[in-house]
Amino acid sequence: MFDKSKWIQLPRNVLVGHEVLEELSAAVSELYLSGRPLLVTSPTPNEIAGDRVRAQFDDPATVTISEASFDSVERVIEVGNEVGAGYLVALGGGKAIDTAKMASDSLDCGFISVPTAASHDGIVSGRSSIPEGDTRHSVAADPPLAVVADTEILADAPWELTTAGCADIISNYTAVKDWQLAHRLKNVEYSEYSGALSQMTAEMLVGNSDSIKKGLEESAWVVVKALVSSGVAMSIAGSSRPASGAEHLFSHQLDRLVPNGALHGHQVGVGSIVTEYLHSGEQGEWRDIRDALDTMGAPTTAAGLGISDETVIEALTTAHTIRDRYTILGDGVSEEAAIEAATFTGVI
Ligand SMILES: NC(=O)c1ccc[n+]([C@@H]2O[C@H](COP(=O)([O-])OP(=O)(O)OC[C@H]3O[C@@H](n4cnc5c(N)ncnc54)[C@H](O)[C@@H]3O)[C@@H](O)[C@H]2O)c1
Ligand SMILES: O=P(O)(O)OC[C@@H](O)CO
Ligand SMILES: [Zn+2]
Repeated sequence: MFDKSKWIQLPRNVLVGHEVLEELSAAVSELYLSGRPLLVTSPTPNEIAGDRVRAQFDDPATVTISEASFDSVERVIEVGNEVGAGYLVALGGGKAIDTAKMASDSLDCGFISVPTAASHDGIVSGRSSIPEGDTRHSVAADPPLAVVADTEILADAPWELTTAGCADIISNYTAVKDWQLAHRLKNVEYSEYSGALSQMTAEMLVGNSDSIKKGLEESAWVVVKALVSSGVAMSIAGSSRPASGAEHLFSHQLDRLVPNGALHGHQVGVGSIVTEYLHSGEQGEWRDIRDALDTMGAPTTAAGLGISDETVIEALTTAHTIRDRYTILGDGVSEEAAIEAATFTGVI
């Protein structure tokens, strides 16, 4: 097996638009993929678009997973070997797509991402986060060979999934600040191209926040393009650094403290408000982040996440311990500083 850690791996084709789902088989043939397709999906996405996917292939197999876990990955590998899958088609949100991402590696085949929700950048990136023990952050994986993002389906998805995807992008703003800080203080390798692309993606979305409207296909198109851009930034960097800083450590810690709590994007969005305050203080741009999230209807407070103030403070003061990734949290934010930041920004 090659060491692909220095490769910049990107999807070959990204189809975004109204009813592009009908072009899925064309996208597959353009990739010279052969063999039997295995559709990896979860119950609701399968109801929504499973038949439209299966109708485009001669003899597709389907495996439905209900949770993102290594058991699900093993199940997909088992079925993939049983049916002799030539490639995987992941239809759904992050659960189905991450599971297919991991299984395709073991099956030594490629996968196509067909997101039914624009809920975070994992739907297009080369990162996969299947919970394993205490670990909640992503690991490197091959990105999809192609992404087929049907904006009609995405625009019909629950609005909270789209605002979660927006918040995941907006959080790139503080992620890049943490990456630059780690570069300055810890000599962490930094990519100007990747950092600039990620920061621009977040700033463009913040700048467009009032045009991101529920049910609008145009909005789904804008969000997907931003998620793709974030995935490209991570591929250039060869890590999730351009899109994951202290706000993500905070979210991963919340995932451990409150399993099945709020959506990933919503958690990192609230985290970004606080970490921007920790970076730049009262006059920082934490209000811009908060207002952009609020404009879209994404949570901006602990209450909005359905998580207690105490848990938010516990996550902020312990998040630095969960990953070897230097951020504004440094070697640990004091409880006093965490309470001050969360209170001043209205998060608690
Ligand atoms: N790879 C990464 O970088 C990354 C980043 C963040 C989260 N994740 C992982 O992704 C998962 C969370 O992603 P998610 O929130 O998309 O999860 P998900 O796939 O569970 O989707 C969320 C819910 O929305 C439903 N849904 C999806 N599309 C729909 C549609 N069009 N209409 C109605 N309902 C729809 C799903 O059935 C599910 O119940 C977790 O497993 C998390 O660990 C990965
Ligand atoms: O590596 P992590 O922290 O899981 O980040 C991946 C993705 O959530 C970035 O938006
Ligand atoms: Zn994220």
